[in-house]
Amino acid sequence: MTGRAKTGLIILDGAGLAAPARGNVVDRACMPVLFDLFDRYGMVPLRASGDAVGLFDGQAGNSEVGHLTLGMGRTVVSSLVAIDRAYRSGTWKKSAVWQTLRDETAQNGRFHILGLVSDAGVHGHWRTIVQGAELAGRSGFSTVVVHPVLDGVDAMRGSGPALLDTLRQALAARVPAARIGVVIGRAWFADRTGNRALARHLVDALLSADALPRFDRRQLEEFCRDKSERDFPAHRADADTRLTPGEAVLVTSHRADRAVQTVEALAARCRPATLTSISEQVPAARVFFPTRSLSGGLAQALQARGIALTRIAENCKFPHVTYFFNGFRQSLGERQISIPDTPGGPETCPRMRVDETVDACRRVMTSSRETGFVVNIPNLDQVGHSGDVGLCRLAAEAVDHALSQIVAQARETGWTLAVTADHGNAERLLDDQGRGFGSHTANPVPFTIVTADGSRADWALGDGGLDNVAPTMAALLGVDPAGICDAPALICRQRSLA
Ligand SMILES: O=C(O)[C@@H](CO)OP(=O)(O)O
Ligand SMILES: [Mn+2]
Repeated sequence: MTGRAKTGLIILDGAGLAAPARGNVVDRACMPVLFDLFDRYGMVPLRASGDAVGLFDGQAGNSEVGHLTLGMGRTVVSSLVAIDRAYRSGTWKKSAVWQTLRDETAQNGRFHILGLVSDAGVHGHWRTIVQGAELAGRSGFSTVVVHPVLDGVDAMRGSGPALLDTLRQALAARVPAARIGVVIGRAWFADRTGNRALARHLVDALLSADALPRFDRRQLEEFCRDKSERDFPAHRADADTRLTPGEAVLVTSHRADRAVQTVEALAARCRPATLTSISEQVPAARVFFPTRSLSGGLAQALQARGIALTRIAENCKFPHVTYFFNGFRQSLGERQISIPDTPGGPETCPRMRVDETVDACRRVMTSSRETGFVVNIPNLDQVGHSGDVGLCRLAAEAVDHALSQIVAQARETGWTLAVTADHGNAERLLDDQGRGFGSHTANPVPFTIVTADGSRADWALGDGGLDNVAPTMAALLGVDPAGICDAPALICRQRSLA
């Protein structure tokens, strides 16, 4: 490879590729700067879903596996797939954690499961709840109480009542003794803005379930007519299902970033168990599948050569460019710039904190000490979850303008930029019936390289998936990718860099 170019990796979160349509804001009209870059420098679509990122075949991508694959330069089996395999092979059943939970549980105590009833598998899956309930029954708990958390973000908005039916039917068939306890929207379960009162409210609801209003499926359906089930307040389904502090409770999130507050609020009142490592407040003896830091990958290989990639993201995507990108390591010693969340949430301000993000990129590119950076621009995904085309248009325009500012700075200070995304979202904001669709997609994502001097690229870009981005970054930074990743770089017929 040729000499080292200072290089930034720009991850346009949720920017998938799809044919022009009313519900697609990742298009030339909303994002002329991005599409001009594609015209000038070439663009290849990258696989970013299903088995290309370690998920089930055909499963829509998400930011955890997207950033993990981008950073590691290889496909890593996702936690959800690993848990499903462990259930099928019997290793989950054999886990010593069951015995720990039995020993810790008060006599005649019950087993509770709190988890997202989703069919998207981004943070949780209804199947995992059923599997956990079945194994709890088999490991000697005579009563299992399931507390379903309604999704409406990753799962199609409004699908909550039908997903609850699916859960009930599967439990009736496989765990007849299971009961349904508190039904509540994910707004209280999955906050990651630091509003701990939400999780405390959820835990209070579990501990005092008998005092909650009765759950009524028709009322939930009614609620979903004009709101997302994400915001459905706590109700109690079956009688006598409240959690008492001496009882076992398993939280069935497989991803670390959104369940932390809930797990920690539970840990303050009882002894929760988790599937993966979510909080240090849960000892290893109560974690079924402890998360192991991965070796290798782009950042670690660069670190060994004295190169660090500065990370920049708004708080909502900060674990993505650090913990996930680094293969489940909070830090590899790099500089990390975290930008506070937008007050009021992305839907009240589709620009989010993009100006601060651009400023951070500028500071990096004007510093003589910096060699590379990774930035996440979250708007297309975070606003994309609303399924609101008008709002997403504003988000797309803000992202496109930010891109023009970052490219201008890169040109001025001689930086090369690789631009891609982690998964699709904003390219499909309406479903086939024209209803708002706020979920991730299985579509490919774009990849392009913007040269430092603005000259047309004298290489071609090959086909690939997100795993090919790390070796490409290595090549741009002047490091032989062969020793870093199995996947090849996307640059073909390279003659010179920058
Ligand atoms: O916001 C999140 O946590 C998920 C959606 O639930 O999105 P992403 O995978 O893009 O972070
Ligand atoms: Mn998302």
